Amino acid sequence: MSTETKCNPDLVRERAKCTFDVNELINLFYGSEKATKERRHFEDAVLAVKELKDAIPEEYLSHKERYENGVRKATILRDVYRDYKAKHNRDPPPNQITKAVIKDISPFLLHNGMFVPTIAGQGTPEQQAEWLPKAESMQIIGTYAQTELGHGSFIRGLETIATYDPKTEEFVLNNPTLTSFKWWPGGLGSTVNHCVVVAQLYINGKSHGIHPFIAQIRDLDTHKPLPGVKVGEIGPKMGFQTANNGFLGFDNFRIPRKNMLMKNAQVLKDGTFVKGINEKLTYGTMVMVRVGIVGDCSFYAALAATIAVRYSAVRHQSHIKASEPEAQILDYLTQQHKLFIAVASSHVYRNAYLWMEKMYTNVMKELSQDKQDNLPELHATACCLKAVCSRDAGSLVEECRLACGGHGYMASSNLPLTYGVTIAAVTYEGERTVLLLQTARYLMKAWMAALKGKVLSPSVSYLLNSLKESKKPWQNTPEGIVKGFQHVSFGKVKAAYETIQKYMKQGKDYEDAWNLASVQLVKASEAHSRAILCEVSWEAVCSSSASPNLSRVLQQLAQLYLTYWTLETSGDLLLYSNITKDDLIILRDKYEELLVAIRPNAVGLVDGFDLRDEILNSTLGSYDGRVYERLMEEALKSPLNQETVNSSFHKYLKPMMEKAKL
Ligand SMILES: CCCCCCCCCCCCCCCCCCCCCCC/C=C/C(=O)SCCNC(=O)CCNC(=O)[C@H](O)C(C)(C)COP(=O)(O)OP(=O)(O)OC[C@H]1O[C@@H](n2cnc3c(N)ncnc32)[C@H](O)[C@@H]1OP(=O)(O)O
Ligand SMILES: Cc1cc2nc3c(=O)[nH]c(=O)nc-3n(C[C@H](O)[C@H](O)[C@H](O)COP(=O)(O)OP(=O)(O)OC[C@H]3O[C@@H](n4cnc5c(N)ncnc54)[C@H](O)[C@@H]3O)c2cc1C
Repeated sequence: MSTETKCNPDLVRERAKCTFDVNELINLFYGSEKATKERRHFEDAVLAVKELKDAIPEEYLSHKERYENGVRKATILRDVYRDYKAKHNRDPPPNQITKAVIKDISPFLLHNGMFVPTIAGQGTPEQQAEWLPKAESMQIIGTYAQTELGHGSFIRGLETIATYDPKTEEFVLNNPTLTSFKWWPGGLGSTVNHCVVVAQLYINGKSHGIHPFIAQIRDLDTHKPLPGVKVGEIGPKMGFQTANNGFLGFDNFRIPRKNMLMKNAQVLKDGTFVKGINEKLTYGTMVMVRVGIVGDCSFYAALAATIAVRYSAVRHQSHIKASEPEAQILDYLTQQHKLFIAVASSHVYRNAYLWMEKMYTNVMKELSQDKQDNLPELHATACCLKAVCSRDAGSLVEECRLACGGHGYMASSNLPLTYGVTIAAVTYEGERTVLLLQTARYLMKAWMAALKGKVLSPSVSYLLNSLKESKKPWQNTPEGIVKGFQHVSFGKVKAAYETIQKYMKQGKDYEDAWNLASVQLVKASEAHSRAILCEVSWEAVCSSSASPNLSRVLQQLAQLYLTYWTLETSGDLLLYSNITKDDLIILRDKYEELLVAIRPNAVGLVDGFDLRDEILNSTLGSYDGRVYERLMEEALKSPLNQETVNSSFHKYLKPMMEKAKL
């Protein structure tokens, strides 16, 4: 980090006010002092590579140049990872330094994030032995090609066909329609030479559902598409410009039988189909990534909050009191209301991620022992937390951007790009509504089990408790609020269930009744997620090993999250819990007190995310607060500022002005 001496004096004052040890927070957030050291050490190693620095901001590059620069940097970054592993005999620690290098999304994201994990999770030991060393060492580059032009959410409806030919022991891949073309996979456009293709398996004319296959699509030497492969890039998007998303179609393209990933289901040489123990295990990579996205949401909220809080400490505008100098905008309570929830939410998502990571690891261990009992709970929880955290994180980033006024609209603030990238997670890896409806299926089952008095899985056991105990008087404590959110979820689950029953009594079949109740079902899932987020984050704060000074501030943040959402969803609480109008007034006052209490620590709290200037990549958010200098420095990099008079003056403006004289 830069030294205090060069800092904007407002930030120096803010840091002097902080009531806790920022380093303690950093170590707690990232796990330990050792983890912080290792992460910083690795970040240093990456940032020391001169070739990774961009000469001009990426926004000035063409679409093609931007991609090529992305690939260039991704390959250098990959060498740094390899060298670290060779030297330390382990992978680099979790870090976000890719953001400092690629800025947008790496064309290798899908290789590392889904291609390799799918081989590891869906391949037999022999298949892993064949593909993993090549993929991990980047001898081959891959992606995860599932979504098609016509189908993304409903994957059973995918149209890519893999027909088994027992004579040659091969699968024949075909995309018979335009809508069957793969569309979206990252890296597919011009980067990868392999992919996991999710296709409908046909043997002797019989369909056996969707399965993953490995297909080599480009020649390893020339990089030309292999015969029978039509592949390309899908064009500019809201973000993800360097992710190199692509399309792909096959025309009678043959792959060997061993290229079907057969850890779950198998196709024997003679064409016998051997079903897996659970066909949904084929969806395993998506579950893992959904868990990871909750962690990503923590990062994006932290990044936007760091930029906006530091900027708000430096920015002065208007007066709170006419007799005083212009106020730091961070002193306006409305600004604190916009920003502190982003700081608090980042901690909530982080704790939820750690909690989900544990659940994921346990279930994976159980699955390796053929125990599947807890898979539905994992799937349901990953779906709803991914859905709710990504939408909330997107809104928080946008709120942080808006909170920076006009400068937040500048690309150089890095907030527009961050919004584009964050909001994408609402759609990818399972569209929000679709995933919330998956959780709703689970909640309806849990509800029916609760009605029968059966024991429920831990994450939904509150439904049974709420059913058994009559509603107790509302308590304005964090524990009371957590209970309140559980009552809301309970009430919404019950109401959605009863709505389905009502429609069925009117003669509708279950599917139609489900559709008619689906707005309520989605809201029930959201309420369930909120109850989990509140409970998990409050428990994490209460059981943390933080010193009293830090603990006090972390509790304030967690309470801010609870109170914010109580006030945001007060209508639901009034409907489904015993909260009263008076309680809400007390909580409104409490919320304002929390904003005021957190205010002196605001800068310390975002410093506690330990995001370097290179990761923030923002004129508004750097550690030293030299906002105006940086805005001007960046503006001067515009190609339009490299010449005094642009040629368009002579070509268009002057002729226009002269014509106007006639
Ligand atoms: C070494 C060990 C270390 C361990 C450490 C542990 C770490 C863990 C954490 C890991 C973090 C890692 C970080 C990774 C992050 C990296 C990020 C990089 C990648 C970023 C990617 C960005 C690019 C985007 C890529 C994509 O978008 S890929 C395409 C994604 N597509 C989708 O998500 C499609 C969405 N649709 C679906 O999933 C399905 O169609 C559906 C679930 C909506 C419906 O499926 P289907 O129709 O088949 O099912 P039904 O509705 O009929 O339901 C039937 C029953 O099946 C259950 N079900 C469904 N899915 C699953 C599942 N996945 N698992 C289990 N069960 C499932 C339903 O619940 C139904 O059950 P029921 O009948 O009992 O009700
Ligand atoms: C940036 C980005 C990167 C991506 N990367 C990849 C990748 O690498 N590999 C890959 O395979 N895919 C990738 N995808 C595709 C992504 O997984 C899909 O876009 C996503 O799963 C949503 O599917 P869809 O586009 O078909 O949306 P749709 O399902 O068409 O959704 C459109 C609307 O229909 C609604 N809807 C659909 N079904 C239902 C239902 N059953 N009930 C109620 N409402 C419904 C949705 O709620 C939504 O409002 C990527 C997408 C993006 C945006």
